[in-house]
Amino acid sequence: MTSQSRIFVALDYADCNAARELVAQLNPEQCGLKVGKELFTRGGAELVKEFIAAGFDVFLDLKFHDIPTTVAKAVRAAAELGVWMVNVHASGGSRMLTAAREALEGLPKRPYLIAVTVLTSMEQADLAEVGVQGTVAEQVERLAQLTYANQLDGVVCSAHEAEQLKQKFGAGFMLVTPGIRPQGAALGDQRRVMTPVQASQLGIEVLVIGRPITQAPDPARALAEIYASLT
Ligand SMILES: O=C(O)c1cc(=O)[nH]c(=O)n1[C@@H]1O[C@H](COP(=O)(O)O)[C@@H](O)[C@H]1O
Repeated sequence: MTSQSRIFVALDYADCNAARELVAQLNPEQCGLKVGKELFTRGGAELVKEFIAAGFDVFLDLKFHDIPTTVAKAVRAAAELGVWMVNVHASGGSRMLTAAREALEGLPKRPYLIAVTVLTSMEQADLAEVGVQGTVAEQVERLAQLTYANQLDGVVCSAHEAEQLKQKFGAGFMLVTPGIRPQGAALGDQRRVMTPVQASQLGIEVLVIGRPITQAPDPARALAEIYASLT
C-alpha cells in the first residue's frame, strides 16, 4: 500500500528557540509536532499553545503514569490546551486508563488518548529486569488489550508489533510508532527500530521521528526526504 502514515516530528530540544526555528520551516499540512518532557519542561503550556496557534497538530507526550485521579486531571489539562493527542502509560492499569478516558468526556474537542505499551528503547532483557516475564511481543499485546478494553484510541508501540496489533484490534485502533530510523541512521538509545519506508507499509497511522530530523544538518530537508522516500 502507499503510505497513510503521518509524521510527527519529536521536538526534543533543550532550547525553545531552536525548536521554534525548526517549526518555522515546517508546514502544518505536512507534519505534526510532538512536544515531550524536555521541551515541555523548558517551554511549558505557552509554547504548546504557540505551535497550535501556528496551525500544527500537537501530540503532547508526557506519558502520564500516576494514580487515576492525578492522571485524569492531567489529561483534562492537556485537552484544555487544545492538543491533538495525549498519552499515558498502559501499565498504570485499567482504573487509571478509564479515569483518563472519562476525564475527556463531554469536551467539545477531545484529543486522541493513547497508551504507551513497551517503550521502543526496551528489549527482552530490560523487561526481565523489571520483573516482566515473556517476550516483548506478548507484553505489548497484553498492554494493548488493556488499552483496547478501556476504550482508548490506540497505543504507542514499535513498528515491529504493528502487524500483530492491526490483526488483533483492527484498523480503528490507532498505532503510533517511535523508533523510526532511516537506513543507516544512528540508533541512539532506541532498540526496536524500523525504517520509515517499512513502517509506513504496515498501515501505521503516526510515525514519530526525532533525532534523524532534528540532528540533521538541514532538518526540514531531512523531513522532506523521508516523506519523499514514502511515496
Ligand atoms: O511516547 C513516545 O513518543 C515514545 C514512546 C516510546 O516507546 N519510544 C519513544 O522513543 N518515544 C518518544 O519518541 C521520540 C523518539 O525520538 P528519536 O529516537 O529521536 O526519533 C522521543 O521523543 C521519545 O520520547
